[in-house]
Amino acid sequence: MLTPENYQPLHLKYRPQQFKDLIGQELISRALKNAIASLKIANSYLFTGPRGTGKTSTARILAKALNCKSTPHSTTHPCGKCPSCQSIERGSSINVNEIDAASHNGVDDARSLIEQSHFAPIDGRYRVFILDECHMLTNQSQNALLKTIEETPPQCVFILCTTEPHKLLPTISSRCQTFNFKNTSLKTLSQHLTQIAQQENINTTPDGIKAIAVQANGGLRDGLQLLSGLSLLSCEITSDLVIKATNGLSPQTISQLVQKILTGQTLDLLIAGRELIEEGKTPQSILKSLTETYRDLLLLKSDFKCHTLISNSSNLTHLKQLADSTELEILDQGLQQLIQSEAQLKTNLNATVWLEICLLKLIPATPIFLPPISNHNGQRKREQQQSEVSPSRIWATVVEKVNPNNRRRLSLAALIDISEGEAVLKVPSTEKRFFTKNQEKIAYLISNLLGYQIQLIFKYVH
Ligand SMILES: Nc1ncnc2c1ncn2[C@@H]1O[C@H](COP(=O)(O)OP(=O)(O)OP(=O)(O)O)[C@@H](O)[C@H]1O
Ligand SMILES: [Zn+2]
Repeated sequence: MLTPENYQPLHLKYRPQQFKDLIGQELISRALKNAIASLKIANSYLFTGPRGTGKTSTARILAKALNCKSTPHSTTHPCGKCPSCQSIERGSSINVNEIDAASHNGVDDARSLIEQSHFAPIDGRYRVFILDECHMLTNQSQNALLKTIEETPPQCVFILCTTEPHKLLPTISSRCQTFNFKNTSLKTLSQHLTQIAQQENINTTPDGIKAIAVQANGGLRDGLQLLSGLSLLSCEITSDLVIKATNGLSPQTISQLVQKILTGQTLDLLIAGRELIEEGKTPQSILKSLTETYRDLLLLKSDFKCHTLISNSSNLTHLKQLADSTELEILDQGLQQLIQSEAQLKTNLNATVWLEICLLKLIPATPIFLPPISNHNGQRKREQQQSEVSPSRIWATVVEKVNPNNRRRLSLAALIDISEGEAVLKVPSTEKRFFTKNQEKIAYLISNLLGYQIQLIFKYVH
């Protein structure tokens, strides 16, 4: 029966207990098992890699494997039941010390560690020191540990774990046998989450699982924690629910935003950006979703077969239309811009303004033209553009027409309000009324107003 005492969140309940349970780290498992089987145990190991990919779990499995009492020697299959395995799992083993290097980072802590490492294991085979977050050790304490790590006392193994190996002194890393843990693929992560959801009777849709996996960004712990939290809502876990719970952007919202960027609807774009911020979305999450969508567009543009790889497949038709209408170069530059902006946003105090600047920078010099969408009968959903525009509000991009091969977008898109018999051009600096609904005539009048010949590209009839 479930009681408050025995409740465990999923990421702890499903901590790998054996090398075979480690997901996505097959080469590391194989290397460590071979090392145990051939008694080639290194003095010190360095486990590096993104958070929640199995470094600490592997360190514990290795510690159990070295000390398991179910066999006379170290084993590649620790039993998990003997007193040694169980005490290691509980964190109460005398022979295995798990140390949080972030809070024990001083030189005195290092000296105490060196002292302890000289004691022989008690009723076991190896003394194992697991140093989590080892990059937090001060330089002085890293220097103090150098000699011990290189030549550990007999039957003593150091396992250093870190997400930030570049912060370690090179003299430390070069003295350890290093294993790089990698992020788990979207597919593997989805499979693992599906399996656990089934075991736990959690009601999920395949899209919901995929959305969790996307959020987890390759980290198994993050994926399981999110699944754990969402299961408490006691309803079907769909992608919409995941998006809502993580304050993310729905696929429709984000592809509409991208459409506004690519078609150069500056004003609409800025308004949409502001609305998202007002709804509580962070500039970081908006940029992250935009980056993912640009990546999806690039994949679709390269080869439609890639649609199985895209992170956001629920509105594939719209994305495909955007990809088809946009030059590869525009998408490529946009992605570069987004990556740069994501990095700059971290150091910028006024993130909202920075987001707006980034959105503006993303607008291509020549915005794309989207043909009207066909409905399922193959008929045009929207009316073909006619010379006379119907009374409505339309967006138009003003394109300077120097010569047919040399067009460039003027500074900002224009909003034209067409109502009974008149059109009002609204660009940020000016508002002008025209008493006509004829497209060519409006273009001619705006040309006169601006002082050079332009062409209007009418885009959306709302
Ligand atoms: N490779 C993996 N296979 C199966 N489960 C995993 C794996 N990696 C992480 N997990 C899940 O995530 C939880 C946390 O993993 P672990 O503490 O080993 O990650 P870590 O890499 O040490 O993370 P951190 O760098 O944040 O300390 C595990 O209990 C398990 O549920
Ligand atoms: Zn055991």
